[in-house]
Amino acid sequence: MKALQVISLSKTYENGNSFAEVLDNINLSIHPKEFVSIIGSSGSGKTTLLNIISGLESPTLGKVFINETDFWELDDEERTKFRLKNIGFIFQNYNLIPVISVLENIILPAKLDRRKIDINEVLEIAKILGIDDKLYQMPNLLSGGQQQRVAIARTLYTRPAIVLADEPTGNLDSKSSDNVIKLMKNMSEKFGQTMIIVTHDDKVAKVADRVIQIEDGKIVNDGK
Ligand SMILES: Nc1ncnc2c1ncn2[C@@H]1O[C@H](COP(=O)(O)OP(=O)(O)OP(=O)(O)O)[C@@H](O)[C@H]1O
Repeated sequence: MKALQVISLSKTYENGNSFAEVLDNINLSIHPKEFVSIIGSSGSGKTTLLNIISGLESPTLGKVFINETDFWELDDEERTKFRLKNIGFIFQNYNLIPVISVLENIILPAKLDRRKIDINEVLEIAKILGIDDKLYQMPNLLSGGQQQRVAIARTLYTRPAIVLADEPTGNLDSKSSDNVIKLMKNMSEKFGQTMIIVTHDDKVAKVADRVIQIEDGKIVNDGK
């Protein structure tokens, strides 16, 4: 079984009369529990690939299978439900809900999924990320790096089969980013989660099972 399979995926943006081919015939397969990092120059198409895998943007051509489900063949409602159950996304902008506390933000997706909340587990994750003293604050009172760690805690606590992260350590100091990487690696080993991380951070690439390199919308090295 594959956690993710991308087949002949292309993405072209059309602006008036001009076309930009941002992804060109991407083929990729990733196994459950793999900890994969995606690297490449700025503008090479990394975020676009992640957005298509996560359902935020549609492909121009090609297919995405997630846990053997043909993701883009689902209708909008099915795709939303499927995403909620299977995919976690750590965005570059944190998408925290401003009117509820940090704790409520972290546990919201699990609550929506009707999971019993284990407060000790939330605390354990928050401690490792150094935000355990912020749980009862509102997110907008936190620094950018702290908000980023709340978003990471939320995704990890939700425990989706696949975690997609776009520069999760981009806004963090070196100690916090070490902790984030270690935590993601541990969670992946403990719960069998597949982690796919777009990064410019050498440290992430170093602990990854596999490093995939994209240039000009093409995979130039699939790390195998
Ligand atoms: N909506 C859009 N319309 C037109 N072009 C776009 C659109 N979104 C992205 N692009 C272009 O697609 C290319 C790839 O962008 P993408 O954000 O995927 O790159 P990236 O590798 O993630 O870059 P970075 O490392 O800087 O975040 C860029 O040249 C960008 O300008």
